[in-house]
Amino acid sequence: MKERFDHIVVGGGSSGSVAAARLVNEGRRVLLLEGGYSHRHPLLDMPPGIFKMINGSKYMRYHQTVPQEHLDGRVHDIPQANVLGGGSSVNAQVYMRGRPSDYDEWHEMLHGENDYPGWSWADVLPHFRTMEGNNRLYNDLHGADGPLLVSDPGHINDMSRWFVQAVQALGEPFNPDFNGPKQRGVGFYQFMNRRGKRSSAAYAFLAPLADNPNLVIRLQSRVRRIEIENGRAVGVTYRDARGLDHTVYADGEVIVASGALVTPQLLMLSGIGPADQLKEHGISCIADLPGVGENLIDHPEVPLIAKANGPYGYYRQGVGWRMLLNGIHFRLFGTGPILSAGVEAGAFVNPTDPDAEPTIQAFCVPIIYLDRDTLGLVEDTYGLTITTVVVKPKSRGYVRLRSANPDDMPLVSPNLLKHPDDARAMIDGQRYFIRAFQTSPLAERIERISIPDPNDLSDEAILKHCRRFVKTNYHPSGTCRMGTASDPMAVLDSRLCVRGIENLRVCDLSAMPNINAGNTNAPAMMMGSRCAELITGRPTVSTAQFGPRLSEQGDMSVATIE
Ligand SMILES: Cc1cc2nc3c(=O)[nH]c(=O)nc-3n(C[C@H](O)[C@H](O)[C@H](O)COP(=O)(O)OP(=O)(O)OC[C@H]3O[C@@H](n4cnc5c(N)ncnc54)[C@H](O)[C@@H]3O)c2cc1C
Repeated sequence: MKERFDHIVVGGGSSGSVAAARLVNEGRRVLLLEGGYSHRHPLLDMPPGIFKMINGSKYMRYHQTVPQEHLDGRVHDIPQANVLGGGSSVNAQVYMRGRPSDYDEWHEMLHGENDYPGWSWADVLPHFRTMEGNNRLYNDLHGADGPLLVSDPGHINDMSRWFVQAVQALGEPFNPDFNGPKQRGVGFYQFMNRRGKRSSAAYAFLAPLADNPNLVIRLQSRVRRIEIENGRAVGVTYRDARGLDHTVYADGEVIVASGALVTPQLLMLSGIGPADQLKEHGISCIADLPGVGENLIDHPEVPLIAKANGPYGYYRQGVGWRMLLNGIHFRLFGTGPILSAGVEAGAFVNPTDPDAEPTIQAFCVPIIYLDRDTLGLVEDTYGLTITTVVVKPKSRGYVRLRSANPDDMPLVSPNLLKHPDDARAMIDGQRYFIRAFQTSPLAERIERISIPDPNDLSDEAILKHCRRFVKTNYHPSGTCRMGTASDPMAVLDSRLCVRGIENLRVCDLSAMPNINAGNTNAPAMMMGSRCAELITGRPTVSTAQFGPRLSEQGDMSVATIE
């Protein structure tokens, strides 16, 4: 007998989990298929765990870019989540929405034939606010009762404080709330956790539904194809952990939320995408949508690294006896470095026109952050990394099929910094934050700047450094973007529906017409919520629409996993 649900959600990440939870709270029976593993692991729960995973873990899938010609052929990794909760289970937990103009821009871009696309800041704010359980801020912009627990950093390293003071000395205002009325300034981020425990989409939105039989979650269930009959999505085929294939059916809509690198691949494998590319791989085309996989947008980040002149920062706090001590300290007092995701402070600045909207976001990481690019080049010792990120990049890349085999990762080309305006903004951002290292009270703690070479800060030298070290800020987006009916590259309409196919929506970051200025997890959750709102037709007015809130101390299991 055919197994049927009201809805099938493909991908239990930040957006998919929220969409599923809201639909279940509206009485729908939902199957959530997640390709990755359970989110229940101590390393995922605690904030610094990300550093143990970023370079190799089963909870991540590591996409590799195709050689990037404009970066002298460099190949870099783009890690993506492989776990229930998606990015929200593995990310650095920084809580950021971007700025109102990001969403007003979408609303404008989507006008066309639509009277009211419904993506302005006024439209999306209720989603952010009702979801949010902030423990400091409560006002027109912030909610205090929502299931997503948002808090100030549980621990602040002195390096982070000196960074915040140095940037103030450079003329930037202290900003107590980057999600407040103004984005500009320097300050401490807020995080999606509470008392050292991650508030992922799995914990915040799925766990409270543990006893609700309308939510069925299957892990290690990787969807290989969307089943389409007579132009209508009717179900999906997935492969389980034993390697067996199953086809399941939806009476209502199928919602794809596999992330911006996999969602376009899945559409193409199902016959939705550029006809010529599908033909090349022997896939018959059901809907010729040339925009599928195009318009890949990501935030480029480039590190600045300095060696400290004393034992400052988090160097070696996560290994050996210090790790043990930190663990005991946390158990006994509930405080200490274990409460830090390794980044506490940051800034949004416009180096060339301070009063205009910020062009650069900075993260202050109180260690010398060594990855595949910097390992062996920079001394492994006490120090500080500042990464600069272009918040509104103009570069665009693509995701294409490597083959017609769903087990193959897609070809990914993000083209970071390819657009000259992005390169210009990054050079200005790097030069600005080099000055932070040279400004009191940070300057007194710095022995020397390791990269880039502080003795040659010409545009050419900084650009060379940027090309050598640029990598993803982990925010791939835009690969199945919404657009107007007259836009040939639009994949979705402004209601997140796939053009030319009935019963099929996409609600992850692929749908973004342009990237928001800042981190992308809260926006992904907003999109999942907006998707459920569009399906049910029930406006977002109350925290209760996200279901019961999990006790902050309680059991955080997800019981309905099969
Ligand atoms: C290392 C890292 C650090 C980050 N730090 C931050 C941060 O501090 N703050 C912030 O706001 N954002 C951060 N982000 C970004 C943010 O987490 C993501 O943008 C967000 O989670 C994207 O949500 P999504 O729903 O679009 O995709 P995802 O959350 O990635 O969800 C996609 C889900 O689909 C699953 N899946 C994939 N293919 C299939 C398939 N074929 N079948 C079934 N399931 C499938 C995946 O396993 C995953 O669970 C970070 C991301 C990473 C990776």
